[in-house]
Order: sequence, then structure tokens, then C-alpha cells
Amino acid sequence: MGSLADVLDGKIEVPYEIIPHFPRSTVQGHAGKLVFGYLSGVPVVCMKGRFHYYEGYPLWKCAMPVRVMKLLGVTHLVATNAAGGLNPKFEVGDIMLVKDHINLMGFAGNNPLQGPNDERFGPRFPPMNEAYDKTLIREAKRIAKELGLENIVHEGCYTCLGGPNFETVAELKMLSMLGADSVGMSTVHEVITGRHCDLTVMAFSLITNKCITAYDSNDNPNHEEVMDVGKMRQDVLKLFVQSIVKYIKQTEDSINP
Ligand SMILES: O=P(O)(O)O[C@H]1O[C@H](CO)[C@@H](O)[C@H]1O
Ligand code: HPA
Repeated sequence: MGSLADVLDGKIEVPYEIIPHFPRSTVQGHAGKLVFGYLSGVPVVCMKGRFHYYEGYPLWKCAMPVRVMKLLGVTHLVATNAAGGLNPKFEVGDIMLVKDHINLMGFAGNNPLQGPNDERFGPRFPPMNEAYDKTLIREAKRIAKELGLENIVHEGCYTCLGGPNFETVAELKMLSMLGADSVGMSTVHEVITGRHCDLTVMAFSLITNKCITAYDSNDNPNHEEVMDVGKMRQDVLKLFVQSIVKYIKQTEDSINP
């Protein structure tokens, strides 16, 4: 067992505390380390713990590790998250490939790219209509089929709220009407920052709980359940990401032999 970061070959772990100006992880279950190593022979860097707006960091700081990755030579970002399933077809433990997002915090003028634009990373007005790489989504679906995961892998639209509270019934009903299929408190600002600096991006949600859209329900979402489902699905997620990374490497090698 262990997360993806734990099974890298030639692993080097760098605690966030020793990286100058790096934020610190404050969330239970987020260890706070950058882990370098090889996954199926492919050099990768994993974040063991990410940063959320509700921890008190501005969005640009939450997403700063993405720019650090860009400067390290990273070309592809695979962002994963735990999310509530809003689409009634999703079950707990399912995977949702993100085909699009709704940047709710952006609606209120809060964006990781706010402030002076650093042209060395990217343009002032980056497009976001093709944020999630279509080829990677297609190949992830093929890989899911090969691994026998086709019944649990879906495609949908993710939305990020500021948190830390889970959503009200009325909020969830509204998000559903807006077209969201999964709901979380991360990823969108990382993806925007990644696309701004021209990383190829894919993302997926692990559905850790069903969103409660009925007033007569006695269930409550909670972080313990989110972490438990994450642990339960750890091995499947590892295999899935490993296969996607292998595919990326093969295509890169065929382009630049
Ligand atoms: O998005 P990640 O970091 O996977 O975690 C999700 O799970 C936590 C809530 O249980 C929130 O932080 C939410 O964003
Ligand atoms: N809502 C918001 N964030 C989440 C959820 C949820 O239901 N589950 C995991 N992260």
C-alpha cells in the first residue's frame, strides 16, 4: 500500500518547510512533501499534499507549485482530487475524468493569475476553452477499458468552491443546474496556472461521497470519509496514473526519439 509518491523508484523527498517561500500543508492527510523519482522509468515529481484557499493562502500561492514544476522542466500536469459526486450516476469510488471546469471563484474576480502578469510564464489573457487535453482524455478512457475500469470511469465537469465547509443543499442544486458533475475545493487554480505556462493538463476526481441534494437526508459529508475512500481506491488510482504516465512517455519518445 501507499500513495503513488510512495512507490516511485529512486525516491527523493523534499519537505515543503525546507523549500524557500513554499507554503506549508495544514490539512489532515496532506503530508507536505515534494517527491521526486521515476514512475515506470519516467521522471516525475509528485506533491504529497496541496494547498487550498481555505487554508488562508491566496490562489496564486496555492498554485505556485505548478510554476515551480514548470521551471523544473515538467511538461505534463496530472491533477487529482477528492470530490463530491453531484451527477447522480456517479457512485462512491468512481473516477471522473475532468473534461471542463467551472471557475466559481473566478466569477467573483478571484483568480490565481490576478495581478501583474509575468510574461515569462504566459500571456495576460490565456484561453481556457481547451484546458483539459482531449488526447489524454481519450487515451485515459482507452486505458480504463484495458484495465477493466470502464464501468467506474466517467467524464464530467468539476467545480471548485472556496471551502472549507461542505455545500448546502441549495448550493448543490444550483451547481447541478450550472452543469457541474463533481464538487471540490482545489484543482481549478492549479489547472489555470498550468495552462497559463503551457503545460499539457489532465485531471480526474475520485468520487469520495455523493453530494446530498435532498432535505430529508440524514447523511453528512465529512473529511474522514473522504480520506477513507481515498485510501480504499489508492491501488486502482496508482495503476491508472502509472498507465497514463507510460502512455505520455511513449508518445513523447515517438515525437522526440
Ligand atoms: O481537492 P482535494 O485536495 O483532493 O481535497 C478535497 O477533500 C477535502 C475535503 O474533504 C478538500 O480539501 C477538498 O478539496
Ligand atoms: N464537496 C466539496 N469538496 C469535497 C467534497 C464535497 O462533497 N468531497 C470531497 N471534497
